[in-house]
Formats: sequence, C-alpha cells, structure tokens
Amino acid sequence: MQNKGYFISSEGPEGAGKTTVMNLLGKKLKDEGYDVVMTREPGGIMISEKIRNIILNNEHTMMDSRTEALLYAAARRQHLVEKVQPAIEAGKIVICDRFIDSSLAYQGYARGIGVEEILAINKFAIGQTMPNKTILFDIDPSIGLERIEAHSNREKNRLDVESLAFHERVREGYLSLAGQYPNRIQVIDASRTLEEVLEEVYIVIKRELEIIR
Ligand SMILES: Nc1ncnc2c1ncn2[C@@H]1O[C@H](COP(=O)(O)OP(=O)(O)OP(=O)(O)O)[C@@H](O)[C@H]1O
Ligand SMILES: Cc1cn([C@H]2C[C@H](O)[C@@H](COP(=O)(O)O)O2)c(=O)[nH]c1=O
Repeated sequence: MQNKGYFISSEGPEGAGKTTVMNLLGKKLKDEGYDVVMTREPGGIMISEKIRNIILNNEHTMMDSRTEALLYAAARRQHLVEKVQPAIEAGKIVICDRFIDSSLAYQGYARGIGVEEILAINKFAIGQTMPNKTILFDIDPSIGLERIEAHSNREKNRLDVESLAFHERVREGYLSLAGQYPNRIQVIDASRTLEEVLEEVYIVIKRELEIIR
C-alpha cells in the first residue's frame, strides 16, 4: 500500500530559526528512510522564485499592501499545483518554509488588511489544501532580528527592514492564529538552543508520522 502524503509548514518571525531547524529535521527524517521534499514560500519553483524577487526587492518600496498580498497568493498557487500537491499525492512528506499563516500574520495582521480578506484570497489560491501540521517558531522579534544581524550572511529584504512594531504585530498575529487553530498549529519556544528546539520539533513530527503510518 502506498504511504499517505503529509504536509508540514514552518512559521514564525524573521530569524526564529525555521530554516535551520527544518533542514536538520528533513535530514533526520531522510536518514530514517522517509521520502521528504523540502521547499519554501514564496518560491520553491521557477515562477514563484521570480515572484519572490519582485516582492522582496528593497527597491520596491512603493508596493501597495494588497498587491503584495496578491503576489504572495499567486506564488503560493503556482508552487502548490506544481510542487506541493504532486508530492503529497505521491505519498511524500512535504516540509514547506512558510505557507498561508505567513500571509495571515504579515498581510492580515501586521499590514492591517484584515485576516478575513487575506483568508478569502488564499482560499481562492489553495482550495482545501492545508498543512497537516504547522510548527510555529515563537520568538521575541528583537532576538530574531539580532540573530540575523549576528550570524546570518543573507541580505536584508524589504520585509526584514520593516519597523520592530511591525514584527511585533507579526508575532501577535501568529499567536492569535495558534489560539484559533490549536490542533494544527504547534507553538515551539524558539528562543532556546538549536539542539533543544530541534529535539522538540522532532518529537512533535515523529508522533504525527507514527499516527498516520
Ligand atoms: N536556536 C538558535 N539559537 C541561536 N541561533 C540560531 C538558532 N536557530 C537558528 N539560529 C541562527 O539564526 C540565524 C537565522 O536562522 P534561520 O535562517 O534558520 O531563521 P529563519 O526563521 O529561517 O529566518 P527568516 O524567516 O528570516 O529567513 C541563522 O544564522 C541561524 O544559524
Ligand atoms: C510566504 C509569505 C512570506 N512573507 C514574508 C515573510 C518574510 O519576511 C519574507 C520571506 O522571507 P524568508 O527569508 O524566506 O522568511 O516574506 C509574507 O509577508 N507573506 C507570505 O505569505
């Protein structure tokens, strides 16, 4: 019998450690024999990476908030149909760095467009496909931004350079979503060491995988 596919998303403010931890998790699961696809939003496939470059370009300071929200949704749609859904249907585990909750937290809450409106355009984009489990890396945004300053060699993008107040609203938005969807969204304290965070995420995901397989 073919394995059932499983869809995991990781979420959280800038510099929370999502990419680092989920890459290590993906590697651990692959070593155990799981068929894992690592991907990210916005991006993951050519068209969506191109949209990513438009959204995050520091020169695009004039971008309207609703244009931004629609571009994220468009990138999500293409990535979903081209990469995520086929992998899930083939019985793979998909680990996606950010998904719909990023739009709800960043565009819905922090930009102030409203969660219901962002949900509506995203329902159009994704239909019924939602993550089975979402790991929310919760951290004080000032710590996350410090981590990026201190260690990360990646360039700061148009969203990174928003005010601290913006990033604090992002965090509040995420925590509110976690309250609304407690079965799907698992909050993890991401301010701890890398090893501690990885261990907790691993335990959560293994428990889920053992239930479905
Ligand atoms: N638990 C941790 N403690 C200290 N530093 C960490 C921890 N986790 C990750 N880092 C470091 O913090 C920086 C940001 O991590 P990472 O890129 O994984 O975050 P992210 O949540 O994916 O960020 P973004 O969404 O902004 O791309 C990296 O330099 C990484 O090595
Ligand atoms: C999917 C998605 C992302 N964002 C923001 C969040 C980050 O600031 C960037 C992506 O950069 P990362 O280094 O890959 O984390 O985009 C958003 O505002 N809305 C979204 O839907």
